[in-house]
Amino acid sequence: MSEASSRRPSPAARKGKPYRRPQRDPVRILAFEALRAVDERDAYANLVLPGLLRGAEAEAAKKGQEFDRRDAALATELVYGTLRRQGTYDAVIAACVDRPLREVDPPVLDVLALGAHQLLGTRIPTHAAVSASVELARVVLGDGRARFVNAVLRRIAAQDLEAWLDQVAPPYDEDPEQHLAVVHSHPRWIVSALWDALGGGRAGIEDLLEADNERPEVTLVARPGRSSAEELAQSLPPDATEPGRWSPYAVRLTEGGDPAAVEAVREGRAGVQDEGSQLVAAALAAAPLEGPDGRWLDGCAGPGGKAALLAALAAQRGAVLVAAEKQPHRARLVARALAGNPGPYQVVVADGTRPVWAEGAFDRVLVDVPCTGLGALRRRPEARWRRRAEDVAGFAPLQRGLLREALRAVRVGGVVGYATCSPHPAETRAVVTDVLRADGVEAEWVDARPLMPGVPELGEGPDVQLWPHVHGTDAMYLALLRRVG
Ligand SMILES: C[S@@+](CC[C@H](N)C(=O)[O-])C[C@H]1O[C@@H](n2cnc3c(N)ncnc32)[C@H](O)[C@@H]1O
Repeated sequence: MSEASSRRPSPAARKGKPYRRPQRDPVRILAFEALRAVDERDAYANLVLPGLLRGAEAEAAKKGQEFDRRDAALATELVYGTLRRQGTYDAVIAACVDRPLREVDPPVLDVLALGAHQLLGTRIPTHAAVSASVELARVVLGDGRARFVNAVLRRIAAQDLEAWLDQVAPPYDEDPEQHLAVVHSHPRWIVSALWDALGGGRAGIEDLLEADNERPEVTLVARPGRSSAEELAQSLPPDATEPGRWSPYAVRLTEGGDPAAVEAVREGRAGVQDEGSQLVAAALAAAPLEGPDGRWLDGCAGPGGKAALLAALAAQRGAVLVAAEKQPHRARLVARALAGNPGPYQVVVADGTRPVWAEGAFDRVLVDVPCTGLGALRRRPEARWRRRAEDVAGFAPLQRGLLREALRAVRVGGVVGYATCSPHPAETRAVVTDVLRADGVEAEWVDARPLMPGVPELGEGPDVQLWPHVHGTDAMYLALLRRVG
């Protein structure tokens, strides 16, 4: 089907069928605008959506109409679902057009992908999915290209997702990675890297890839000394929360909802934080230590989630937390996250690879280093399509530099936590073993597994790797090291 042929007037138009204005559906228009922002301006869906939703509400109110919670939920699901499943939908769309996808205009592709998601990834009835997409195309692309959209979507609607996957994905036995890439909508290099990190057979990697395609629960952290998980849960409707699976500070918002509406979150006594991140901060704080324990450092603190939990735990022991962050605007976020902490803390704008602090100045140090984020793909639906395999090597010198300086910053006998939200072996254990092997301060591994009590399947140690499909957390990695010389 070519776009050009679809520009010919339809027989009805030639006979003079009266023109009908396209129907403006604010939900689909909003979803389209979000996809364009992600595509054109490299926007993050989770940052761009709230503004668009507020705009749609205001627009509806001006017209005396309502853009309600259900509209917002549908728009959000259309955007997130389309972005997550983009790899699968692109393969299906490619089978329905007569040219390479790179030659189809990006706005047309966005409308097609939104339509494909409604047809193959939601319970929206076929006729409604097609007609809503065609009306959207009429509004945002014009009548000519709307006819092209109509023809392509009708082809897509001819089969269900399973039949399409049989057609467009290579058989597993012939090419397992490409099969999984198409079926579970991940770039092939990410399938390969995650599989290397996870090990095992087909079932595990399929579960992991599917977990990346699910909407993560919103989890709150009750900052110790300022609130507790029980108090937080009691402040919310009884059926809206579940206790954390692993962290004693966690409360899961089972109904979703807006965390900013929670009073304790507004007051900074609680925050939004994945349980994996809570476990990492708590494990560093719990690592056994002999001698003084009064000075803690978070060397990569922005935006401040782990720093806020560490500062609260430090306050309970009369310790001070120094939270360092290279980017001034992110340091401001750290300052906001720490405001109201009951104990002493300091936020500094500093480059952790060129420290402004003296060697051996701290008893505990966390470096939660910049990384590819392959462990948090659930949260950033567009991230998997933006990352490149080369990015892994790009982070390597910084990750090594930050760990090296963290080991210098801690006193002999003190503990360093090296964390990433990526399970990629080149960002996790390879960094630690390289730094330990190089000349510099001497350090030994501390077994991190007993410091996450009750959490199963943490690996063979001494480091730990969490997994979305096993633990319901981001795929956080933690290595604990004690400086010995
Ligand atoms: C993975 S994030 C840390 C997340 C944080 N620990 C939390 O839980 O909210 C890494 C942070 O390190 C910062 N960063 C990057 N290079 C740095 C450097 N050389 N020194 C200090 N911070 C750096 C980034 O700006 C980013 O805010």
